[in-house]
Amino acid sequence: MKLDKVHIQHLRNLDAVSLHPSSEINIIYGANGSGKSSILEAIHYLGFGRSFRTSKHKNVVNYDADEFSVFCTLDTLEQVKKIGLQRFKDDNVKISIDGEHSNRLSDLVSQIPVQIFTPQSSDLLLGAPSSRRRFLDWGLFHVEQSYAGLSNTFLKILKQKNALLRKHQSISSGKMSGKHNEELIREEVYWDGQFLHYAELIDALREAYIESIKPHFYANLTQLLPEFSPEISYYRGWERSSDLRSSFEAKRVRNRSFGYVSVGPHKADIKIRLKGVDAAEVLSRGQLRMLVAALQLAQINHLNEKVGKTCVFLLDDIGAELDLGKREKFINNIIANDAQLFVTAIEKQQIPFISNYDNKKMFHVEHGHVKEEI
Ligand SMILES: Nc1ncnc2c1ncn2[C@@H]1O[C@H](COP(=O)(O)OP(=O)(O)OP(=O)(O)O)[C@@H](O)[C@H]1O
Repeated sequence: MKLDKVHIQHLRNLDAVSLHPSSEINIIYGANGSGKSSILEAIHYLGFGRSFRTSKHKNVVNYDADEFSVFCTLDTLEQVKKIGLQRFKDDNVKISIDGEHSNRLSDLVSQIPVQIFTPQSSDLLLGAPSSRRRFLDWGLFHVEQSYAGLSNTFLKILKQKNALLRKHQSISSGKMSGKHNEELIREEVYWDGQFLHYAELIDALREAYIESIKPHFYANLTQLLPEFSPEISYYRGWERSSDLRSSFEAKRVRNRSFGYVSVGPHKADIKIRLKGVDAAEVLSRGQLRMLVAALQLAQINHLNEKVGKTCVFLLDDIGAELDLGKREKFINNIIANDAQLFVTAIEKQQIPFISNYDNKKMFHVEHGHVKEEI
């Protein structure tokens, strides 16, 4: 799966940029503020329908424009697809896939598996569990056809459950009459059954997924962080010693008083420990970034092995906190998985080993203009 042509318009300082990238390595270099990360941001929009820098799409639109657009030609080996996205300042979105128009981001996000690694990537381990659940979901979404549907259904059920629990709260606090209690309990029995059913399906897939990426993760660590042997484990969102139904029952009174479900896959997490201690507590920022790199590479190793898919890998600011040896190992691993790499750097000298690769292109960015180096 390779991006063959990319056209970007009115995205930040990129007015009208056309790239014909290499199927292997693309180096995008230029001074601070020239627009390098904005090129990655544009490709990120094709993979996720959103930016990796802001949740406010309107700030990504060029100051003087009402919309930005990103179009690409995607070569999937079986077919060539034309994919495009337009984002408007009023928050509207238009997707087009081979001439078919839609405004549903879900139509877009299954098309191109995109991974991104930035100087902030250590946040995956330092931040809230929700970012690690997103990591899990990305992996499953691209390898298990049923996962996106299961996960959407589960989220709808969770919303219903929480709404019912808030009604219980209102009854207990006297804001709502207790005469609805019986009806509420009948509804609750139905939604509890649905919740448990979908929760267990999602949990089984997530547990199996972590088991599948584990060997890749450990193998990548021997290259990227050989001095440590961290252990990765999956926390399903309820106590290990108990099944979900029992945990759920044990928390029923608490859930009613708090107005939300406190156990289940929406509380899942990935734990990485060194001699029993959370890795985020002991490793340096650079070491944490290597840990994240090993995890992301494990995802693309697995994606390739399980469903034969390759991904587009965005590597922003390669010079930040990665020593030369690590840069080379990281890039070698990405390329070994047949991913298409887009890497940004202030100067191309930050990637001196690039001469080892034949299939590469260099793009120089200056004030939002991009020139391919011949
Ligand atoms: N909505 C916008 N409209 C126009 N220009 C913008 C907008 N948002 C940001 N910019 C400018 O566009 C440029 C985008 O820079 P970008 O972050 O892509 O640079 P970069 O080359 O990656 O820089 P660095 O090396 O410092 O990370 C900056 O000069 C920024 O001030």
